[in-house]
Amino acid sequence: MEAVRAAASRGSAVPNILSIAGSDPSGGAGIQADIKSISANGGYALAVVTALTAQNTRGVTGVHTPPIDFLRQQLDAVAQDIVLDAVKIGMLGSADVARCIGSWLEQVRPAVVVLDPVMVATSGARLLDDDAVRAVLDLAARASLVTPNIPELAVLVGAEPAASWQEALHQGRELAGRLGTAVLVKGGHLPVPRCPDALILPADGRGDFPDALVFDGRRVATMNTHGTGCSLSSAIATRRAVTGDWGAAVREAKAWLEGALASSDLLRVGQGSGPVHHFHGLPEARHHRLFTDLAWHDTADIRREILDLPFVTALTDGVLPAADFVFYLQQDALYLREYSGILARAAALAPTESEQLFWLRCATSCLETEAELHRSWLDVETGARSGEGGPGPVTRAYCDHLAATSARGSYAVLVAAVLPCFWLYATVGDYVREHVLQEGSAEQAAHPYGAWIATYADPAFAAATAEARRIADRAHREGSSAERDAMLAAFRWSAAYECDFFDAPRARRGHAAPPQGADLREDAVLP
Ligand SMILES: Nc1ncnc2c1ncn2[C@@H]1O[C@H](COP(=O)(O)OP(=O)(O)OP(=O)(O)O)[C@@H](O)[C@H]1O
Ligand SMILES: Cc1ncc(COP(=O)(O)O)c(N)n1
Repeated sequence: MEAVRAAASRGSAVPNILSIAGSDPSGGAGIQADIKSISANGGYALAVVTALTAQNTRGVTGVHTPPIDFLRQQLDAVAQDIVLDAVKIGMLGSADVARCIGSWLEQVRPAVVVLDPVMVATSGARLLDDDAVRAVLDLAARASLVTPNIPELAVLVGAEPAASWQEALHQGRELAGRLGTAVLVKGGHLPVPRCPDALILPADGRGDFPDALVFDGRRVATMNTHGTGCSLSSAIATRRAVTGDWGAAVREAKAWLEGALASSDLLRVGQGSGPVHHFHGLPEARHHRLFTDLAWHDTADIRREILDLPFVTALTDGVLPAADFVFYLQQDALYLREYSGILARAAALAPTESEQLFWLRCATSCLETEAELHRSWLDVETGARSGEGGPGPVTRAYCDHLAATSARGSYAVLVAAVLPCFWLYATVGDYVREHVLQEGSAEQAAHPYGAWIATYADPAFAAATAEARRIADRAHREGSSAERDAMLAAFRWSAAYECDFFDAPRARRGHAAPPQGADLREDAVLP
């Protein structure tokens, strides 16, 4: 055994991670999830089965526990031959199983032991005997890290399940103190909008842990949370073996799990709480994703930049200088005239009559509705003439990008290039309306741009945006690999031009003198 320990501490490029857990034949939790999680996170997975369950995404219908001697035989077989860089322990089922693993740990003393104290499945089935909690606590005291969910944490400290994040942290500290083992408090079961986890140090500071760390995370809107605890604990064990650092291990494992949850709807597994997509990071998995998901994800930085632009902030606050607003409308009118022609080109390339008609309707509406609206705002509200001054550099560059894309002749890529004008415009509109205006409120009536902002709410425009997205997703599904890449690049370019377009009223001051006229002063807002 000494030889084994010495070899394990040397580590390797691909660490050996042993999962000791129950079998879930539906593949989402237990040993099956662990093997996928370990593999996806860069480890070599070994598996010793504690119990066999009969279960699917809807529930557990049976549990069979093989003789304890045979469990020990499996554990000895792997430990006597293979260097174990980390061990993850999941479903135990009974006190006997917990005690068997405890005595094996005592002998082998692996460098890293992560215990996920599985008690109740997501579906509600019990996966641990009532009298086994004491044995689980004894085993937990031998682990480096314990990862209970909220109900499991409560059972381990003998309290009611925490109702708040603060209460959960309190219970986590209590457990870490009692066991002398680090505890990962998981926020998944709490009714809070985010999904935080926290690494709590043992009270006596034992172990090689850094300071207590909180890892914030977004809550992914999905039913597919079967096996998240199994997958997370295996990923942490693996990343700890790779990085040698607990903080990095939890951070990396959590980010990976968030991606696996976000991609879970690409899988079609069962009718209940489905599994996460463990291999969402593989290039092949990207090809299964909707174009709109990929493009949205790829341009998150640009969207953030747009919503933080002084133009958008000032528009929202009602303090946008009139000259900036007029410049924006003038450029928009010029842009829409060219954009309409690009949409007509999309109609010419469209493979079906319905898509042809859709783009033609959009092209027409661009000229008739939007441009007319802008012309009346420019003429009536401000006295300025539409198109005055000609296109600015951003308008010119954006239109040239669209014209060049249409000239290359790929319908799919052109659809991707025209989409941000629909989608980002709608997003900015939703954001501004949400942040300033209650429909028909006194604030809207008093807001200098209230009536104009209200036009963003046009349901026909929202429907056209949804249809353009659907067309882009279909074109992406049917496109070649090169075309798919070009679609993403074209979308990103257009998104970047959208950002520049909103910023152009401010940026132009670096290029040209501001427009003259009493009602177009930089500091004036529209009446
Ligand atoms: N909807 C979600 N979106 C993002 N992260 C989530 C979501 N649900 C759970 N998580 C994360 O998944 C991990 C497991 O948390 P959870 O509290 O669900 O554990 P668990 O109940 O042990 O899992 P299991 O479902 O396997 O029993 C945590 O990192 C948690 O923050
Ligand atoms: C074999 C086995 N191990 C663990 C779980 C817990 O996972 P979940 O709470 O997501 O059902 C499970 N259902 N089955």
